[in-house]
Amino acid sequence: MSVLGRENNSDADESLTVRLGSFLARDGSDGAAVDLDVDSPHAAVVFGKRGTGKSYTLGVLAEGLADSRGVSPVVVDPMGVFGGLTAAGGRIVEPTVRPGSIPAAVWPDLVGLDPTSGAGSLLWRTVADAVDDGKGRGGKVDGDTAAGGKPSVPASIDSFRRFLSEADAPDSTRRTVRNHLRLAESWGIFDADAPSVSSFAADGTPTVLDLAGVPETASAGVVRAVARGLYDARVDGDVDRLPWLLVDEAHAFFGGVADPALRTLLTRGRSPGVSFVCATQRPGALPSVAVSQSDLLVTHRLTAEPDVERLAEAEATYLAGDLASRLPTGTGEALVVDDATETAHTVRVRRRRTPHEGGSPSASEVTID
Ligand SMILES: Nc1ncnc2c1ncn2[C@@H]1O[C@H](COP(=O)(O)OP(=O)(O)OP(=O)(O)O)[C@@H](O)[C@H]1O
Repeated sequence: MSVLGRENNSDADESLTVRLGSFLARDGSDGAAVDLDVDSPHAAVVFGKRGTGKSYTLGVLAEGLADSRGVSPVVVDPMGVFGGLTAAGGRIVEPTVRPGSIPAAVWPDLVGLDPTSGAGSLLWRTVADAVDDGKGRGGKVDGDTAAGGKPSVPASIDSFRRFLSEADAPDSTRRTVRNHLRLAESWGIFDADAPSVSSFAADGTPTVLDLAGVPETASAGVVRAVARGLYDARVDGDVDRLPWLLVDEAHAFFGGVADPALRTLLTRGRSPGVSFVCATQRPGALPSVAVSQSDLLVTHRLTAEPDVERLAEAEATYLAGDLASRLPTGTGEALVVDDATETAHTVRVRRRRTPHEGGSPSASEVTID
């Protein structure tokens, strides 16, 4: 058995590795088993064009993490395809976040207001005042109790409305803000009493954040709150386990309100112990930092030019030849580039032991009575 993601391959403790699959020989036969290290934190990317197996591979990783010691997998599931993880003890959550876990400065962008406009800056001020008021009365943004043990009074959309009605602003500006708050409320993701993000990492049970049907901007708000919340929880010493954030369709979350939190995980997440895995069929739509900061790259087949170009950025001095020419073509086959061992291998990803709910619908599979 080989372990990728760590320099020293000897005395591998199986509770601290995840079985990825097996080496794939040139003649298509399976070689030795390949595991990934989950003892240390990692940043990884999983690439592949549609249908090549990247969500499946993310599921393999989540299953393995569910069986590993000292870690907590959290899966961002925009398409609702990770429900099968309940068979590995996973919990499926329709995520809610505390309104105060999104910084006041981000609220205008979140609801589609220009932060420099009258309405945008009024919303910014309103949220800042409501959150400050909550803290003054014992509220803590993402914890359960405030310092001193006072019960928390987390900010709510209602408290934003209260501060809005007292703000010194023209009625028309106030009305615009009120309409945008109503939009945010309609997403159904905000709840002043939402469980703290650190609760997702309290045990080893995989948490699947089911975002199917949630609008993209709202999903980005959730991803921001969760990414930042897991990072802060480790920095503040609120969780013992090492969280692993696995994000499917990750291209959808860069460039929007989740972007700064995801970049923080990529560049600084490993130091407090947060691992981050981005899966996407559009590597070209990820920022370069996603590839340059990743120490593990798992790539299924890619063909589009911008995606293959992003791959070229991962070409390290220890790799001979270009990566694109080494990509395997079969479903579930991947090239794994590992910084720790400075190697690249072709791997056949193992079968899942829990059901995979992705894949394209096919008319030929319909049973007709
Ligand atoms: N390692 C594997 N072993 C066996 N079958 C696999 C493996 N990986 C993928 N498959 C098969 O290929 C199908 C497509 O995989 P998957 O849903 O992961 O594609 P995808 O690359 O995530 O595509 P999409 O972009 O549409 O989500 C799966 O439903 C499964 O049947």
